[in-house]
Amino acid sequence: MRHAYDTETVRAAEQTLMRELPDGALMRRAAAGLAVACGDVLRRNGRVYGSRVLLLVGGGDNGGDTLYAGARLARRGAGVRALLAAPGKAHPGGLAELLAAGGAVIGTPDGFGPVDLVVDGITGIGGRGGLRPDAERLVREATAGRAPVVAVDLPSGVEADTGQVLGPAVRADVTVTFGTYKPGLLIDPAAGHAGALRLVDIGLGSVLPARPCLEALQYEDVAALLPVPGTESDKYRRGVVGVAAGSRQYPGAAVLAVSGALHGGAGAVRYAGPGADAVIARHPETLVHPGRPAEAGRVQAWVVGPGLGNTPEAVEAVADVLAADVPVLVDADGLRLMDTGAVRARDAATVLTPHAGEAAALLGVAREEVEAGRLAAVRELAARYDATVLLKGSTTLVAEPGGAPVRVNPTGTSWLATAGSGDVLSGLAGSLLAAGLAPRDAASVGAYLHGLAARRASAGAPVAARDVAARIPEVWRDVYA
Ligand SMILES: NC(=O)C1=CN([C@@H]2O[C@H](COP(=O)(O)OP(=O)(O)OC[C@H]3O[C@@H](n4cnc5c(N)ncnc54)[C@H](O)[C@@H]3O)[C@@H](O)[C@H]2O)[C@@H](O)CC1
Ligand SMILES: [K+]
Repeated sequence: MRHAYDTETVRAAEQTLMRELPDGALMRRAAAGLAVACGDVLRRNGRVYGSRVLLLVGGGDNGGDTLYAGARLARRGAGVRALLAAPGKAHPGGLAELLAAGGAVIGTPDGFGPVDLVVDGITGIGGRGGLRPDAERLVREATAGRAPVVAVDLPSGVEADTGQVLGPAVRADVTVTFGTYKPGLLIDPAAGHAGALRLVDIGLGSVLPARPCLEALQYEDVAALLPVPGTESDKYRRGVVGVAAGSRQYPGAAVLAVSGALHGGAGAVRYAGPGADAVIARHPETLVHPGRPAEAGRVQAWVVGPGLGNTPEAVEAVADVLAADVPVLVDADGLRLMDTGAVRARDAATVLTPHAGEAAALLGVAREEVEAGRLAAVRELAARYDATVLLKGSTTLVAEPGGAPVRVNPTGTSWLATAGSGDVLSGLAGSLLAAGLAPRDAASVGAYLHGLAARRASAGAPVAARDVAARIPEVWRDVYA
């Protein structure tokens, strides 16, 4: 599990630790880890000795880390030059150490010739807003030669706590972050600027609060959470998931939701709605009922919404499902038809799976506002509906009311935006609910498997939803193997 803490918490933890350590010790620890990471990048194309390294140095401690790390590289024989984004404010200790090690300050990258590495030490957790014009110009000049870029703590210019990119920002190949991940390193679009992440332990673990603000499942977490497939021969013991989806207008959504449900670990899928013929034609193993969900027999969880349309039967199906005393997942048209009071009155778990547009409608705000503040939006929805909320996007987020860490899905891809892929996800997550996973786990494991399956199916291009569904079993086997 990758944990992330907001910058205010990180700063407080760093201050606490600094009080117990000699001056500058934390910065030197950070710089040592940064120098090792830079050495690894340099060694990809040769050696540290004789390589040419360009430091972009800001006026705060982020610049300090960079100068001390530059001094270490210079002592190992690299040619190191510093460009100061805030002349006169550069960290004096770091600057002295760089010069003593044979490094130098230059005014422009011209004259230093082609470099092997650029180190972005302009701003870390003290950065506010996109890069200022002078800093942006420095970055543009320094990165014109296409050398690899290592960002220090964060790519300068991104919002560390929200993942937003409000102005010009560095695009790094690697981000070396200190003590803990920050939300902006895990949430798009900022995460897209960070490149590969390397975490340097500077001893913060002992002073950070137990509960992070954000966490991202890793392979091993998913393997531990997945219900063991096939151990209970009695498929009904593995839970039956009900799917109330589709309409005469959109029978396809029912087929896709059922295809996701069939791969989610539930023992059986029970379909209720007008798409029964289309469903049984594609998935003959489905238990189908042409009537309303309330007449469809027992299930351990319901999925309601994909392709329902807004017919009277649709309204009835949503009401039936919300009245059922089992965990339910509401998606797509179900989100539009559901009654807030009915959702909040439920005892059993409720999972809502809006995309940004549906979240905006539920919150009564513009879609751009949701896209600009995804973390705040998903938390607000979870509180307002007292439900687990999965906010789809190139970084899917899962929030619960009551302040549990928000889950960030690390396997998302923008290619998932194709029609119907949400139907597959809702069936998959609902099936994991029926198989007994807690709501937050069912939603985040569902998103994880769904994202992996999309990556397999797409090979870099938009992917058809049915191809995503088809890849889920192999992804499951790999995670579980
Ligand atoms: N506090 C600590 O104990 C430690 C801090 N460390 C480093 O210190 C960093 C935090 O240092 P600071 O609090 O000094 O802040 P930063 O160094 O991150 O940034 C502050 C500097 O950036 C400038 N700045 C702010 N926004 C800008 C923008 N949009 N464009 C251009 N310049 C901008 C400010 O004027 C100031 O000079 C961390 O990210 C990390 O790299 C590490 O050494 C670990 C220990
Ligand atoms: K930086």
